[in-house]
Amino acid sequence: MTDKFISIEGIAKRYPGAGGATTTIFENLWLSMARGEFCCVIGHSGCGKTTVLNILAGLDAPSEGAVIVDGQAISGTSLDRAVIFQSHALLPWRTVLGNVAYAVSSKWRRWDRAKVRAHAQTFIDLVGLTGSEHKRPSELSGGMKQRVGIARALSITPKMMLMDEPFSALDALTRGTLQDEVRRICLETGQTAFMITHDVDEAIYLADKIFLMTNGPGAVLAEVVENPLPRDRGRTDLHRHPLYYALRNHIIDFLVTRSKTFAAETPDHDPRNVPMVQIGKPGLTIASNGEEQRQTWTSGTSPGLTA
Ligand SMILES: Nc1ncnc2c1ncn2[C@@H]1O[C@H](COP(=O)(O)OP(=O)(O)OP(=O)(O)O)[C@@H](O)[C@H]1O
Repeated sequence: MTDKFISIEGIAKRYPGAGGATTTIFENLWLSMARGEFCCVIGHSGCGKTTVLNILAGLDAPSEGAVIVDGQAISGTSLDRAVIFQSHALLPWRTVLGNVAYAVSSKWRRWDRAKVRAHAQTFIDLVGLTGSEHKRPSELSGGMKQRVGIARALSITPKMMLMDEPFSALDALTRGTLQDEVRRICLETGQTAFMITHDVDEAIYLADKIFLMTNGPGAVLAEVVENPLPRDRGRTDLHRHPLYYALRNHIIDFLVTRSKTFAAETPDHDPRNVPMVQIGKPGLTIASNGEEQRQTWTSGTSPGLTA
């Protein structure tokens, strides 16, 4: 049975368009995440990934539908749901410690200064910023600023971490290091994470599940791809896993072709029972309601599954 710790239930987002028309970015979107799961969402620009993340964060409201977190419908923002932005969003006049401590004291308003600082320091240490506590954002590199954002998000011990392309502005080396740290921290703390990325390898390294969205407007969640790689995977030997290329090809094939043709080729797609693709088990999918299904793939569309 699926543990629906986070459940997106039939949400839509519409905007008024020119001449009284309405633009539907997506509608009838259903997805769920289990506690402790790391999920990445992949889809082309404009399909609505950030909109979904903002709705999960409570920064935006859906035009229809609801988001249930731990059994409760959300309304507005909450310290239970921390967001890590690409642009850091740090307070420039505060130090590293000040930025993290500010979040801590917002959550635990009765804590005294010493307790707030000690708690903040634990998370500054966790992200490897020990020694930089008294620097201001202007004195930090991009990677260090992003670490402060991660420390700040984790310090409030949220139920969920929401990340909008958190590493895309970083150089490859820093990105790799931070991916390792975020993965380690999420595994150690049992954090539930929802991350937007355009980087297929990042999704394969980090995610337990990968949500594939078709192109917008009118985007749909086409598939949920289960990552067949072991949870204790390492970055350097990822590509040696026998299913790595099948998984990678499947996602890339979706982005290159099926994200555009999905609606025409899959008229019977049921948004409430999005296929769960299990790479390495050709043709076998488990619908999100737990029922086994046989999926018919169009010839040549899914080299990963037929390899
Ligand atoms: N306030 C708004 N008014 C009208 N349209 C909007 C508004 N905000 C977003 N949109 C539209 O909604 C669509 C989805 O935007 P969103 O930022 O969620 O996409 P995305 O998949 O995250 O894209 P990217 O990968 O480029 O960040 C876009 O077409 C965008 O133009």
